[in-house]
Amino acid sequence: MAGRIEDYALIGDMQTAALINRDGSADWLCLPRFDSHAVFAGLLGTEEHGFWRLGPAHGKDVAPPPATRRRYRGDSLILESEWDTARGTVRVTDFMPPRGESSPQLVRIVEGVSGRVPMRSALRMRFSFGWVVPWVHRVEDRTVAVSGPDSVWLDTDAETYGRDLTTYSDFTVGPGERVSLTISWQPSHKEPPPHPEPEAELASTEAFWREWVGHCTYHGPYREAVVRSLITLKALTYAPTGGIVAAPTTSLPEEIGGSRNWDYRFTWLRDAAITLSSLLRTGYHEEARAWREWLLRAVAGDPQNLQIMYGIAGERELAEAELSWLPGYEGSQPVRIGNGAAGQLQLDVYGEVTEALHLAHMTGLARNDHANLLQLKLIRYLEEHWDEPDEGIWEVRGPRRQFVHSKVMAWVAVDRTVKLIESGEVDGPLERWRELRDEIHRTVCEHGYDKERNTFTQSYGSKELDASLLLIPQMGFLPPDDKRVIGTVEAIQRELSTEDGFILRYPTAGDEAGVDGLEGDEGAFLACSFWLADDLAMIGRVEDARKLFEKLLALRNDLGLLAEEWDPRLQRMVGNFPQAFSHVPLIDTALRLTASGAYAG
Ligand SMILES: OC[C@H]1O[C@H](O[C@H]2O[C@H](CO)[C@@H](O)[C@H](O)[C@H]2O)[C@H](O)[C@@H](O)[C@@H]1O
Repeated sequence: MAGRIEDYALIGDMQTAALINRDGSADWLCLPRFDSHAVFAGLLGTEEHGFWRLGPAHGKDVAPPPATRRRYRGDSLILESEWDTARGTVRVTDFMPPRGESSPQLVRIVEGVSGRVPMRSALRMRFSFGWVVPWVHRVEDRTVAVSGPDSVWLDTDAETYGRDLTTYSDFTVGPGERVSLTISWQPSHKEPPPHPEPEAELASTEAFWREWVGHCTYHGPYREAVVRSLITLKALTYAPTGGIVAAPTTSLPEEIGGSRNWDYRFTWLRDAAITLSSLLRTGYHEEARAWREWLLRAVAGDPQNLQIMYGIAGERELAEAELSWLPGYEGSQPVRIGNGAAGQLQLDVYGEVTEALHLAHMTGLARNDHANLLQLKLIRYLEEHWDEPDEGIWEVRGPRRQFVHSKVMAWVAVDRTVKLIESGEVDGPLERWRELRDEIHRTVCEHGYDKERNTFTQSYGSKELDASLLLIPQMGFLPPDDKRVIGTVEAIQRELSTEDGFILRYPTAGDEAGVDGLEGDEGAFLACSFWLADDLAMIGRVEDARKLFEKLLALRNDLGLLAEEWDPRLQRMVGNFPQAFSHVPLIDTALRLTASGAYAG
């Protein structure tokens, strides 16, 4: 059975990722890319849908024991799980070596620590998200599972045997003894992948992460949380192209048992742009440069038809479908692949992309003529369309509206481009765009602000609030001491807080379809809760900001990972996991609080 979302650890090779449960079961793995079909989809179903459990042997009807403790090895993505058993202590080290063109591998090394511990590996591969039972057979000393275009090869120095359409290994380890098990993916029409070298790959994987983390320029009091978030963001970056996935999972529900289940294994311009901003602020220019190249390729030639998200290599076709054979995470149906939001109009992305390009320049990444040209083209589009209703930052599936946040971000796009022209780097209609900037500002303040309640509202003339309005001072639309900003922060804190002080992104309507066009409710949105901490710091309530931030840090699982949302009623994480859109604001708030000197000790 799948664990709680927070029970999972992330390992990955920057092309795909696996989730490992506390009991040593890999319950999620797509091969060879983040957005490929899963070979282990037990996370969204049952053991019948694929898993690989490795841990101390246990009785047939006994639940596999959870690891006694686990951690990442230093600042890396190498997971170490240890079990103290009646027979002794054993450690399993799980990792995926960073790769270039070579085969993706999941490596598991078992090491006896004390006593003699009987171990069991149970490997059940099911291709096409748990739908297809592969043809499993031996090729010399290797076991291979083949299904259509895919083959996965198991290499191990332990004996293997097949039973119940599962490949098992039973072995015992004593102190210092090491047994490795590796699976490698290869297109099924090609020669077998090379034999793995687990110990050498362990050493090079560790060296890779040590070197990468060594570039981090943040040395403040929240370093542990910031570095873990940075490693997580790096793990969500598809190295061959620079595309960044919003999360490595699909359909982890925003409400347990509900239908708010979406596929996040794509590159959203919004999520990627803010990720880039965090990376730039912490010294990671290479990733920023790679993403800018990705953007230029994805949008190439056709910025009028900008999509709000693309595949990790820039693909446009992300048709949404439901996988009827998967029961879903704790019964949360449907399980979806692809994402219909790809066809939406979300005007805010123009602002986020422009802000990211602006920040790249401000933090020393050399300007790029193509990027400048792209920025001008985006504003030309926005000039004609900024006053149209859209689906907004939350990708609502109800009717389009005049979302205030979308207009604020349209203002950001024009403002940063005016600054670019003012810098003399490019030519453009400076006066016309200055006027456009002022017109957007005036319109928002006139139609998006409720004088009686002293708060900005979700859309023009509405009474609803929306946590995206917390970005108004952060984007420089109004200064933090403006009474309308302070009123908005206070109204959001009053009306969108959960009982434990975290923030909903907007009110949902239970059994009715609310503004988002969906039935059901959802948890507190972690990004919005970090934004509140930011705003509290900006309006001078620094101590409140610090307390909220540290409460948010305490929500992270034992490995420092966050999902998209937190269910305050069930006191557990919900939504896709781990989620870039949560880890980015964590970093941003840590930097802001550090700069303000607001930390205990
Ligand atoms: O709430 C409905 C929408 O939920 C998803 O969108 C959310 O995730 C995106 C990726 O992190 C984020 O950019 C967006 O702001 C969030 O609302 C889902 O992808 C949509 O299809 C769905 O309509």
